[in-house]
Amino acid sequence: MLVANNLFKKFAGKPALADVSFHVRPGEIYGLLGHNGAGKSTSLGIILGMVMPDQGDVTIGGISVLKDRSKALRKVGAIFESPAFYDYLSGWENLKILMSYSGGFDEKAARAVIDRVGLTKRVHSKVRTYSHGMRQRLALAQALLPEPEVLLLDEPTDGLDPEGIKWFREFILNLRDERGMTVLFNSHLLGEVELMCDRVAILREGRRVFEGPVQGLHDDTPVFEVELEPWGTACGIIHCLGGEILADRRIALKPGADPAALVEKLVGAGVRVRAFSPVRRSLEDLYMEILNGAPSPN
Ligand SMILES: Nc1ncnc2c1ncn2[C@@H]1O[C@H](COP(=O)(O)OP(=O)(O)OP(=O)(O)O)[C@@H](O)[C@H]1O
Repeated sequence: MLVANNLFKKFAGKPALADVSFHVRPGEIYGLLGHNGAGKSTSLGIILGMVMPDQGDVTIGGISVLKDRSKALRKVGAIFESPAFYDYLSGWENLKILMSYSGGFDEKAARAVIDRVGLTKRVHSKVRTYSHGMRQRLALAQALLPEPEVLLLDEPTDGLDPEGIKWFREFILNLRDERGMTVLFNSHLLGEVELMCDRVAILREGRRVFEGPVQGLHDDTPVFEVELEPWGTACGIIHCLGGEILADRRIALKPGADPAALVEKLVGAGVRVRAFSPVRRSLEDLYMEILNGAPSPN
């Protein structure tokens, strides 16, 4: 549905993106992750035709954003950076004005979308009286009004309270499940990304250092919390079998390795196995491992 191909971008001679590619499948929720300055917003800016890449291209539904921006973006709704509204007008008036820029205002469709985002009661209040969460819902209504197939969201839950974050997550999951919406978003809230995303890409210093399914990440490298004595003997055996010693008495086995075989070897070598339990690593653990473990790309 959305393909970013070999994107390069420099700002004042400094690379912001260097050969970044990723693809988002139809009906998928895809997360773009990375530390501050990794290149996430630059990528979204290029996808939206607001930032011109030095090299590379983005296609949406097979149409090139560089060659035919308006056609490519016809299927796209977006919340990019802090959405700007006229504070002295109501939410309703804002939507009317904003939609008139892009093909006209459909009152019935607007009412339906406002209802869906839960703004009906306050839609005629001035936007300056809105909380941050309500502004975000208005932005979502604006993004959804053109009935997009793809939704691009730049830090959508930034500044929302826990209730707002939960509402947002359920709303987006619902859009995917009921309407087959394709969603690409960037976020620093890894717990949320883990709950929402099918796949993620991790950017580091302008390069993609990881792309993969969120679920698959957990299964790739089995991690166990252990209590083994003597520890030195146990570490030697774990290393011999290609395992890795992590912090906090955790070990990682090679993908596909059989933990029972390791326990058998440990016991055979006289190691007392007091604890050996699988740990489900969070996306945050994996994110830190990938970013701390990846050699600097530059
Ligand atoms: N308009 C610009 N002019 C100059 N440099 C820019 C511009 N936009 C981005 N950059 C630089 O490009 C790099 C990537 O920035 P970008 O905003 O894409 O990162 P990000 O991953 O979105 O970061 P954050 O999580 O802080 O939003 C940074 O070094 C940033 O300073």
